[in-house]
Amino acid sequence: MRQVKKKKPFKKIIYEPASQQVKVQQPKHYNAASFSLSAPTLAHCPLDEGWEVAFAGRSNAGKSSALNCLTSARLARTSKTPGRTQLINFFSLDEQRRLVDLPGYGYAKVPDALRRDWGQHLGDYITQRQCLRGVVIMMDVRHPLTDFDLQLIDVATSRDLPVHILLTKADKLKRGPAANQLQMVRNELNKITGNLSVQLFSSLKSNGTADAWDKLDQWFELGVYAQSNDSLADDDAKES
Ligand SMILES: Nc1nc2c(ncn2[C@@H]2O[C@H](COP(=O)(O)OP(=O)(O)OP(=O)(O)O)[C@@H](O)[C@H]2O)c(=O)[nH]1
Ligand SMILES: [Mg+2]
Repeated sequence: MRQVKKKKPFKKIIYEPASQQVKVQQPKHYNAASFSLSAPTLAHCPLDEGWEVAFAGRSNAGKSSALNCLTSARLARTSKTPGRTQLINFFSLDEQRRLVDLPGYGYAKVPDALRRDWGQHLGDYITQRQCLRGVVIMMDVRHPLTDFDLQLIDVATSRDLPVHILLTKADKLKRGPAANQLQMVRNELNKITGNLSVQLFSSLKSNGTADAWDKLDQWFELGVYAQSNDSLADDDAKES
């Protein structure tokens, strides 16, 4: 008897969701970022006017890479050697708004005196800078929430500054473990009082840029968050 050949089942093709296929277009204000100046201490920083968002985190966490990724430029120097960024670097988006690349903390091989100096400048900047609108803290997704990170969160939230965490180098983990790390950090943040948020991020793959831009837009009042009346001008008016 002739055997009936079984039909081969259709191979199921799973497509990535559209959001992951389409490259997110960069908002033009971040494209326009340009290097402004490097300051060794708070006293050397630009006038404390306008609005700033600072990028902070442990040495080698990927701060400079994230900044470059979000501005599509090679503005900040990146390096395999931890401790590369030793100055406070300012990048202007426009006349009033700046992104700030802070020196990394917690790098053991830096001489004690230098490390104390960095800690001091970083602390001075976060605690005293009036134009600071929010702090983006970069943490390697594989080793988040170190004591240094928690101290920084504490300093920022005690000034009522919002903190947004980028769990960097997310490309180093598979999707499941990365999601677990994200949930673990979320759970820990829920125990802390303050305006805190967290997301996965990869500079290498440009993943997470849309959410990060959205947060920056909120803090800078840009894009859909733009105020009809210019609140920067309002701030100036209040002071005078
Ligand atoms: N795989 C991967 N590597 C990354 C990513 N982001 C940064 N790196 C690498 O991590 C290393 C450190 O990156 P940087 O951006 O220089 O880190 P940093 O936090 O600015 O370091 P310091 O200025 O020394 O404090 C470099 O070798 C980067 O190429 C990422 O998203 N994925
Ligand atoms: Mg750096």
